[in-house]
Amino acid sequence: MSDSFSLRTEDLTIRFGGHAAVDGVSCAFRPGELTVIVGPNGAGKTTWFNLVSGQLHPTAGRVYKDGRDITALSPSARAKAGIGRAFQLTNLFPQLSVLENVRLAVQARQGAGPSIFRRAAGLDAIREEAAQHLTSARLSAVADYPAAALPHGDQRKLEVAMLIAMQPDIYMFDEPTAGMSVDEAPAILDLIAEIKKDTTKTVLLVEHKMDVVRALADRIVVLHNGELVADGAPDAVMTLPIVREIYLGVGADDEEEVA
Ligand SMILES: Nc1ncnc2c1ncn2[C@@H]1O[C@H](COP(=O)(O)OP(=O)(O)OP(=O)(O)O)[C@@H](O)[C@H]1O
Repeated sequence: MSDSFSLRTEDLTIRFGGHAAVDGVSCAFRPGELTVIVGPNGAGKTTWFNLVSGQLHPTAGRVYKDGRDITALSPSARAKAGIGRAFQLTNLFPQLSVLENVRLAVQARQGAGPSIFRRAAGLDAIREEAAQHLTSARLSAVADYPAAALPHGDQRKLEVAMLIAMQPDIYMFDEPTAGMSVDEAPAILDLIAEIKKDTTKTVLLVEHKMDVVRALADRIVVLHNGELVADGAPDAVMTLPIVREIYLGVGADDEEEVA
């Protein structure tokens, strides 16, 4: 089966004991679209992400990538299928240099593990591409540092640079600027804005910060008690009674958080 959606979840449900953390969520995403997933704490946003990237398997429902049913695939098989999720620092190789980390991501994409048989020209090209990703992430100055030596904000940027090097079709970010200083956050948001310019990519972003939602969202999906309660263009969704109810008194100020 094939469809025009890069990603689709159909009646996706997971129950923990009697509690449905994600409850019958059906939604579909196209390339060239950045969707922000919002909802109060405990709404099921991260759990829905886990169901899409394969960390959790659903009690019921399906996940489709480009029309292919990937519900039974492992997280690594889903990554190979083009679902790229930024995990907070767990993907880094702390003892390797910043450049080496990105170089390995480029090589992983090419399906080429380190090999003494690789031709020098190929290695140069990989290194050059890795250096370009570092430039985009504004990390060139620390290219030779071990990843472990970077400040937290730079490690998060490195992880996004590695994700970009993998060139997934679907990018998933769960509160990418959480725990970052006001100085550090814009670099990550710029990287996401850059990804969004590529109309072949689908971007999903769980985000609480209203200014980020306003700056980046083409579309907003609202989860509440595990259910999808609203889905549409940002201006329309933010004025819906149910969303105003969820965020009562919140959101008038750009600095405020949605939840
Ligand atoms: N492994 C688990 N076992 C039991 N309950 C779980 C598990 N994972 C999530 N839950 C529950 O599922 C619900 C949804 O949690 P989830 O973390 O997805 O919410 P969220 O919208 O991401 O919230 P937040 O904004 O606080 O991160 C919560 O009630 C949570 O306690």
